[in-house]
Amino acid sequence: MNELSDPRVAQTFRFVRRDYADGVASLVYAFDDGPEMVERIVFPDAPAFAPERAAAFEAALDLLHLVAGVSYYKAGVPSEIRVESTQLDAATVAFLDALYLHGLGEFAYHNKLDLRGRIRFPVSRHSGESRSALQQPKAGHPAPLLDGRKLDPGFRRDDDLKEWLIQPPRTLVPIGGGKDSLVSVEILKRAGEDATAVWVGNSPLIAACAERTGLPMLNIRRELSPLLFEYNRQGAYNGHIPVTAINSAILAVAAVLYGYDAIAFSNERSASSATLEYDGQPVNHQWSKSWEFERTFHDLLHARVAAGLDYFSLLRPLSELAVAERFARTSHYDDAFSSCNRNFRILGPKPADRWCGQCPKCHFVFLALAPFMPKPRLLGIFGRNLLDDATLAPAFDALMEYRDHKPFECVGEGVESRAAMATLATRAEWREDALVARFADEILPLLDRAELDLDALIAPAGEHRIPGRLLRFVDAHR
Ligand SMILES: CC(=O)N[C@H]1[C@@H](OP(=O)(O)OP(=O)(O)OC[C@H]2O[C@@H](n3ccc(=O)[nH]c3=O)[C@H](O)[C@@H]2O)O[C@H](CO)[C@@H](O)[C@@H]1O[C@H](C)C(=O)N[C@@H](C)C(=O)N[C@@H](CCC(=O)O)C(=O)O
Ligand SMILES: Nc1ncnc2c1ncn2[C@@H]1O[C@H](COP(=O)(O)OP(=O)(O)OP(=O)(O)O)[C@@H](O)[C@H]1O
Repeated sequence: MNELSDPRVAQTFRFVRRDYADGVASLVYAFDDGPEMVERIVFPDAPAFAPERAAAFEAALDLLHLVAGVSYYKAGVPSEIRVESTQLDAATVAFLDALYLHGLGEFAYHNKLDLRGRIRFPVSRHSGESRSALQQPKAGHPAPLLDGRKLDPGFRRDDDLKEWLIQPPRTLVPIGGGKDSLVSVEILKRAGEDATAVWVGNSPLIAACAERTGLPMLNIRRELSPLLFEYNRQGAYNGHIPVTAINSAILAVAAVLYGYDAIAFSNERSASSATLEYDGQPVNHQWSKSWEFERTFHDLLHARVAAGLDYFSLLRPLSELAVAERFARTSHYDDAFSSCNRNFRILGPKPADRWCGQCPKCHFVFLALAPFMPKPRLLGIFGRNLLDDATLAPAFDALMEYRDHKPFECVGEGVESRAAMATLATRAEWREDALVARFADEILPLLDRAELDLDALIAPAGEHRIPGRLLRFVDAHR
């Protein structure tokens, strides 16, 4: 391939257009007048949707185009963002500004970039608003709140809703291959919900988990633009992106297309905690799994796509430890699941075993499950005892936020790791293992014992958007 111009010197990132035909959505972007980068999302056996869903579908497709652009924008982070494909009102702009700023927080930290004030989506002139509307909400609009701002009722899409809502509710449950979504699946099954296991991408591991659920399945394919990988090879900016936001927007399109009216993610309470603070800003690896994202995306879907298209996380009131405790209640998925993200690479090597045993996610999940399942079962899942490997001391220290910050991974809060370790230190089967013994000698004496109460940490708490019909199944005891 010829040398491409460096996106890091581009002036403008352009949302060129988005199309949909025969089950394939094409999302087109470019830097300045450079080559078009086209991402394709393939919806299998896509039905021809009813005319009353057309407006909702177009709105969902616009939102997907805007959200998925974050993968491409990050390659250059130009100072101007131009949206040629649709009109933007102030509330959508506020959502996108926040998504790109916080969702690229870890990326900015690693690349030593300050994106504050740089990410400015343009408010379209036709909306009659300006960016000043972001600071000064219009009074008197009884629409849902979005991050402190009111939505313009002119954009609401609840007119056609009653036409296409299906009773009883049909729910998409996204599957990630790890424990969290499988806990949600079991909750939905107990509740008798009409649910479909859905996943994005071509991971055989996720496919195996989806099959194990016994639910109907839907696999949506995603093809990133090969030009992005070429830009990466030639030294473009690269780093973490808010992938849950992209999956959420893909599933919103799928829900409208296939006639579902709820999307039940599996993001836990702990995902809202920052990984670290830098230059006065919280940086959260899991920002698009946070409550802030869930709330604003939910409100935007209601206002712009369809007022009855529900988006929520079934596990929002639960800590990581609470999810682990629920996962341990059944061994149904033990030989299928993995939370190790190295399995889910598009490019690059995958681990020989489902659990690489070397990454923070493997370490954290081992520690989080240990208090809740018999030791032989856990060692059977991982094929080894990670808590008896003294070379892993720095890795577990970081999980406990002892002399280090939490790793940039989907792991629980430091207090959860400390509490899990403190619990193991009281158990005969664990307390002689190298890292548990070291914890008891060196770290435990420094801790406030009151914060280590496992029961308190697994009690549901905090805000959520779980529908009433499902709530009691989330909270249910064994
Ligand atoms: C699997 C994984 O963890 N990948 C991260 C890794 O990417 P890597 O280069 O090792 O391999 P690939 O995943 O094959 O990606 C190749 C390049 O493609 C770009 N890219 C990929 C997907 C996408 O949606 N957009 C993209 O731009 C990217 O430039 C890659 O270089 O390191 C990357 C850099 O830090 C990460 O961006 C890759 O993360 C994936 C997007 C990913 O799916 N990660 C999830 C496992 C993940 O991190 N989930 C978080 C949730 C975060 C959230 O807020 O939603 C979590 O579970 O905590
Ligand atoms: N490829 C995917 N397609 C659809 N949804 C996904 C995909 N990957 C992750 N998700 C969803 O995103 C959310 C966050 O993913 P996460 O990796 O935390 O969950 P998980 O894989 O279920 O569990 P674990 O935390 O043990 O890895 C979950 O709701 C998960 O189902």
